[in-house]
Amino acid sequence: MDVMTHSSTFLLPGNDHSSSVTYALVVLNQRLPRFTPILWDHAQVRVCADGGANRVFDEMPLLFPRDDALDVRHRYKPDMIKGDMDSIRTEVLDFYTNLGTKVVDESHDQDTTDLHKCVAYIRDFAPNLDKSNLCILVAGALGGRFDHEAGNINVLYRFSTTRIILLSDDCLIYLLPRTHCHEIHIQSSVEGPHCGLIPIGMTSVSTTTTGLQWDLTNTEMRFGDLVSTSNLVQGEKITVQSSSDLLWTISIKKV
Ligand SMILES: Nc1ncnc2c1ncn2[C@@H]1O[C@H](COP(=O)(O)OP(=O)(O)OP(=O)(O)O)[C@@H](O)[C@H]1O
Ligand SMILES: Cc1ncc(C[n+]2csc(CCO)c2C)c(N)n1
Repeated sequence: MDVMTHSSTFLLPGNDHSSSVTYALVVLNQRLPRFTPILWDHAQVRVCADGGANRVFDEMPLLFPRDDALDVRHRYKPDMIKGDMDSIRTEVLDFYTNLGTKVVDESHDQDTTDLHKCVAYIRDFAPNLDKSNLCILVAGALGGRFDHEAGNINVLYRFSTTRIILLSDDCLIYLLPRTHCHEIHIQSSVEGPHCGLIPIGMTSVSTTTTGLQWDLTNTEMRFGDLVSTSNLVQGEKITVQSSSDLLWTISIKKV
C-alpha cells in the first residue's frame, strides 16, 4: 500500500521551495483565522466563497493594524468569488469587480454549498494551476454553525481523492483515505499536541497507529462506541493505517 505523507508547513511563514505541493485557498464566511495571510501567501489561487469576500474585505485590514486598510485590500485581492451570492455585500462585490476579481454567480444551484462549488472549480477548471499535487486550504471552516460545519466536512468525503484541509483558529481537519498508509509529520511549533481520529458515517473495523499517547492496534472505532478524541501526539511522526476513511484532527497552537 502506498504511503501518503502530510505536513502542515502551510502554517509556517515563508516559501518552502522544497515543497512540491500546489496550494489553493478558499475563504469562507466566518471570522478569518489569524494566520490567513500566511495561507494566502502559500496559495497560487485564492477563491472566496460568497460572503467569504466580506471577511477578506472587513478583516484582512484588522490583521495589519499599522497598514492603510485600502493598501491591505489591494494586497489581498481574491482571484475569484463564487457561490450563490446571497451573502456578499454590494460594496464588496463592486470593490473586487473593479480590481479585476472574477465573479461567478451560481445561485441556480441550491443543492450544493458554496464551499463545494469553490472546490469543484479549483479541482476542475482553475487555469494555470499544477494539479498533480494539489492541496486546498479552507479558512474559517469550523467553529460556527453546526450545519455549515457538517456540510464542510461532507466536502472532504465528496472530494475524497483531493487533498482538502479545513482550518479554524483552533484546529485543522483532513481526511485520511483508507487506500493509503499515512505518515503525518508534526510541525510542533504550530500544531498539537491535542489530536483525534474520527470515523464518520461507518464503523472503522481496524485502525493501527504509531506516535500517539493512546495508540490503536487493530482497534475498531465507531460512533456509539470508541472514537479517538483527546488523544495526544508524542513525537514528530504519526502513522495511521485503517480499513476505513478517517478524519484526522489536530489542535493549532496560539503562539
Ligand atoms: N458559521 C459557519 N461555520 C462554518 N462554515 C461557515 C459558516 N458560515 C459560512 N460558512 C461557510 O462559508 C460558505 C459561504 O458562506 P455564506 O454565508 O455565504 O453561505 P450561505 O450559503 O449564504 O449560507 P446560509 O444561506 O445557509 O446562511 C458556506 O458555504 C460555508 O461553507
Ligand atoms: C435536502 C436538502 N436540504 C437542504 C438544502 C438547501 N441547501 C443545501 S446547499 C444550499 C446552498 C447554500 O448556498 C442550500 C440552500 C437542499 N437543497 N436540499
